Amino acid sequence: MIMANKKSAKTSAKFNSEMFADVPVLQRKWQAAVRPGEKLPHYEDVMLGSLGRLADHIVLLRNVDGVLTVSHTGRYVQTWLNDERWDIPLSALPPDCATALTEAAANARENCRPYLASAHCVRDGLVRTFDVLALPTRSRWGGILVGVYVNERNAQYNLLDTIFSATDEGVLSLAAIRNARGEAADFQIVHLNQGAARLLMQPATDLLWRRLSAGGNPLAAPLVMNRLRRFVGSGPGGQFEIDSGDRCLRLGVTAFGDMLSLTVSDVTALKRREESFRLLFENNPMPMWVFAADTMEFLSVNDAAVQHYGYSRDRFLGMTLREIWPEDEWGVHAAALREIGDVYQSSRDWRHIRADGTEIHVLTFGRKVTFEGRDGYLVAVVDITERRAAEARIAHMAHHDGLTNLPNRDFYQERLREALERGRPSSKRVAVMCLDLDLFKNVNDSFGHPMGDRLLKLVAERLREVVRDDNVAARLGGDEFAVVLAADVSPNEASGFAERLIDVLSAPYRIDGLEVVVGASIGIALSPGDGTTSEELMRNADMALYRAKSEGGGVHHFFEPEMDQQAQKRRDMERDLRAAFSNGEFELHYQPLVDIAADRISGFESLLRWQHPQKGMVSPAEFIPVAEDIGLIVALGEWVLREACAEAMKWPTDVKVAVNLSPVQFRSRNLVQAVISALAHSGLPAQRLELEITESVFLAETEANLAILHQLRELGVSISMDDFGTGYSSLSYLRSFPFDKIKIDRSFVKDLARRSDCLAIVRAISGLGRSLKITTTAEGVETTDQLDWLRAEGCNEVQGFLFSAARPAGEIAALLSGFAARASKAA
Ligand SMILES: Nc1nc2c(ncn2[C@@H]2O[C@@H]3COP(=O)(O)O[C@H]4[C@@H](O)[C@H](n5cnc6c(=O)[nH]c(N)nc65)O[C@@H]4COP(=O)(O)O[C@H]3[C@H]2O)c(=O)[nH]1
Repeated sequence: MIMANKKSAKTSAKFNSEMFADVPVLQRKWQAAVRPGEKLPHYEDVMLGSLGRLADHIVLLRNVDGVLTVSHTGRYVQTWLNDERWDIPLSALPPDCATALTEAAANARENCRPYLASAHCVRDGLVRTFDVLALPTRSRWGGILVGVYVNERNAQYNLLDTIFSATDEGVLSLAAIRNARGEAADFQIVHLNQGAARLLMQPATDLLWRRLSAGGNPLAAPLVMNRLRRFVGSGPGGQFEIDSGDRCLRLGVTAFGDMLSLTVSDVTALKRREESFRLLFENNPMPMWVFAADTMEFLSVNDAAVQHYGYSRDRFLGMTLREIWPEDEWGVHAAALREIGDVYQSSRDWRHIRADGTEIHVLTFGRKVTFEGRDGYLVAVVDITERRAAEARIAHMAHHDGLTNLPNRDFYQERLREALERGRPSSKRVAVMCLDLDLFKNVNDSFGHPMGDRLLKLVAERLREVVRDDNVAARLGGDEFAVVLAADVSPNEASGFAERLIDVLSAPYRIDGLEVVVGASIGIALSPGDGTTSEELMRNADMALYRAKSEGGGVHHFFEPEMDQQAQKRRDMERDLRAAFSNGEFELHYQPLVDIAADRISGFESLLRWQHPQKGMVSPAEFIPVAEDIGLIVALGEWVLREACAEAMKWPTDVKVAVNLSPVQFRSRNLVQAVISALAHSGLPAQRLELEITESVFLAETEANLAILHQLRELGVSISMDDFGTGYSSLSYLRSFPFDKIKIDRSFVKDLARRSDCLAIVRAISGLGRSLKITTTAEGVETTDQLDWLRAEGCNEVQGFLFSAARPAGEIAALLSGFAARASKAA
């Protein structure tokens, strides 16, 4: 009790100030007793005779067979030890005394010096501290005797008061006051600490020994009194709270008969925190829960979790975490839980199962909490299912072709690289197939792009059906597809697969009630023989495809090293062609066109010549297709037009010039402008210019090309159909455009005399020309025989080595005058 405590503290302080000087006196006495040349004084010199009242405070210890033994105790010491016995070992004494005695005696003996230790003893709830001064001495019989002086040093203090005053919590004891009926009617405060006075907001002096019913503090409220009354005699106790709105006190009650021991703590901040936590938890739009750390049971779930997961709250609270984990993730989930620590943040996505069985992808954030007295974790869940799905869609789009949903070129190369990587250690062969649809362009041009797109989708479907497992089918672009056969394939197997693929893809497609037929060509490269990298294999398969296409399509071809050489040759030619144009290595030669009836040169066809610095003359049949492929033909064609027109200006005005046009020039959309500018620059009348086109101009973008032809015709230039009879449907072209001239291909002229079918064709074309009023020119006339036949069939014009091969511009004047002279001589 506070009052009692103060009194005892005063008394102890007086007693101790008197006694405290004994220690230095004894130390001096010991020192004085040490005889010169000796380490320890004689027992008799220190302990006998002059100790006086201090003798009551001495305990004498001696060593008996290695055990420190009490051989004599003074009266004070006997009270301290609560033991009057002599000749007992130290270990038989109360431990708090024995420990201090042992420590002091051992040190004194070891150092041969007095040693001062302290002993803290608790007696009747009071903590008392004693000086324990050990004085080592020499016994007359040779051994060491240790005289230990014991005396209380400090103020005593009450242990419970010390503990209670050190806590912020309030501690108080109430004694029940019973009424006449024996009921606990009121309480008297019989003990309290400062914490209780502070929390009850009344001075301790106003509370101690007062009745609660006197009022003035929160415990006096009738409701609180009632609850306290119920604890009296009703068992061990309990806990309740007093919330006055601005303050909340938590009361812990323990009942001992008519006594109540109360702990009071201010839990206002805690309650407010709990409230805001509850608010944050309950109303959070993010699914949240608390689960038990030991059993993984859900201890609490918020509304968002109930809604999001679809389990009712009751069901949720009867479940454990494991039930929302997919079985195949139990291991990783459980391992993550073991590592969870105080704060947890997902380092990966987790899958959770909802009540309807659907899976969601989530990130979880957790924190260790104590929830209703249990260790647990508060977890917040972020559902990222949509985000992951969107990411997956974007990744899919980045890797797949939008039209057919087949892997695209990048993804194909990635998969091919993986297949090569997998196969490398065991030298497995991987087949790379480049596939191109035959006649796809026709479908696109004839039926339009939407139809072409639908066809490509159907092709992709068939590819997917045939190309399975680890194999990959991809669309590289346009009508180009590619396949990887990843299993160790032999050339025979690859060949068989390619044949099957061609068969499957060549079967008719039904689109909008139409039956569409396309074929497929395949080029194959096999690792490691045809290459070890994806780039090498794809390049080589592409070369093999080129060969398959050039053989007419519908077939597959394996890569052969010689193709590589051809490709190299082709690359060389492309490079040389580009250089040739800027180096001025091209020139035009001119071949006369002879009017049969008038027996005169009616014009010249300009034919391009390339004088290669190393290879000499290169045939236009060889380099023009390459110039077309690399787009050089557009600039080259414009140059030819300008050059030919300028040259023709030097000729007699009734001599025309014919210029060949490539279908690629039509695509450039600049053709009409190029013709206008060539005519304008040279000053050549449009009527003296003939433009020769082949049927291929009508194979693509027919409408646009026809429009260009009409524009050219409107300029006044004439249009000739070259190589007539070698294409597909020549007659329909004649109907679609009013040509000025048809040039009969030299293949028909060549065998005119020997093959009746050639004669029939020449006859038919000449007849056609006559009736359509179109000039007919026969190409490649080499003999007078051929000339006679052509004249007889009514052909208007001829051209060929019989008259002259194509000659350089400088020789034209001579050609013209030579022909005129010959003609007049013949006449
Ligand atoms: N065996 C034989 N051949 C004869 C005879 N008379 C003429 N030739 C050849 O027949 C080809 C006629 O030209 P083309 O059919 O327009 O065929 C031309 C033409 O399609 C193309 N070409 C030539 N110059 C140009 C040009 O400036 N532009 C375009 N786009 N193509 C051109 O190159 C093709 C080949 O030209 P060349 O090699 O000069 O071959 C020329 C010519 O030299 C003959 O009696 N017997």
